[in-house]
Amino acid sequence: MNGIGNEILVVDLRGVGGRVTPDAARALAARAETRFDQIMAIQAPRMEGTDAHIRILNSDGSEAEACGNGTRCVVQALGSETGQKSFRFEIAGRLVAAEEHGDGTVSVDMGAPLFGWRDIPLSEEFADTRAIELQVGPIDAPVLHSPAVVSIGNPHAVFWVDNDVWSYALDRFGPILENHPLFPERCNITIAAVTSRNAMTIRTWERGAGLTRACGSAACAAAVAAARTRRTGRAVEVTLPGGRLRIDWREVDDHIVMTGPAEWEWSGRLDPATGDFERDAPEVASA
Ligand SMILES: N[C@H](CCC[C@H](N)C(=O)O)C(=O)O
Repeated sequence: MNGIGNEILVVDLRGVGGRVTPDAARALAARAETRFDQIMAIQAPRMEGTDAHIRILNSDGSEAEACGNGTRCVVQALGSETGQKSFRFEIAGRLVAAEEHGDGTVSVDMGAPLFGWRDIPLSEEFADTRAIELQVGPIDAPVLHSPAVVSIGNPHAVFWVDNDVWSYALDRFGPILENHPLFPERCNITIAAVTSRNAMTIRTWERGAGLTRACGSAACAAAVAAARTRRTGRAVEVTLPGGRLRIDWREVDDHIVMTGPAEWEWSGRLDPATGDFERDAPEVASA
């Protein structure tokens, strides 16, 4: 499946047990026909009142604590089996509620953002995480600097630019910043251009996945960081390379609600231990 171009493998392990191993993830990511940005591994529920426990793996085999685009894909996949429209998932110790609307779009309550330096986490103290000292490019003329940092369950740094987000060599700066010692758990790196009080455009270099066509949690991070620095209001339309998401940072409970589409591509079966894969014949898949 995909969430506005963010390539997602939805793997249903309910009833079969087992875990998708990092080696299996890397093997699947290395093959053109199964390459992905994230795996959403659906396991039997552990928490009272939840439909499933979901583990998220990046294409480098590392685990992630949030995946907005992937969660929308899971909702659509499970909903197409039973007609259920509202779901509650346990994801990295957080309770994530989501619902599919009549038009096929899905809203996900991504929870409340965290802003403390230890929550991001950062390796040293910063009192004001709305803009921290971090830059790339020549000391006297940095290309990107003073990012906002925020946790959506996973770590994000958001750099502000006032021109075309495509005019930055994110493929070069991304890995340097992702692995910067300031981020003990690495970091998702986003370039954001605010275009109005309720709109922005972003591009993201994802932790453990690299350049992707969309990153839902990064859209949440950028929207919250923009509102926090008075660049926008709390309801923003975010344009990503693969499409658009609507982000509402609710006043009443500080939760972030992300709304957008999800799309089915093909189905198959795989061995979660090795990544051995077999694609369903098309007629089966369309059933
Ligand atoms: N693409 C995902 C984010 C994955 C985050 C992962 N790159 C990490 O935090 O390690 C999304 O739509 O939210």
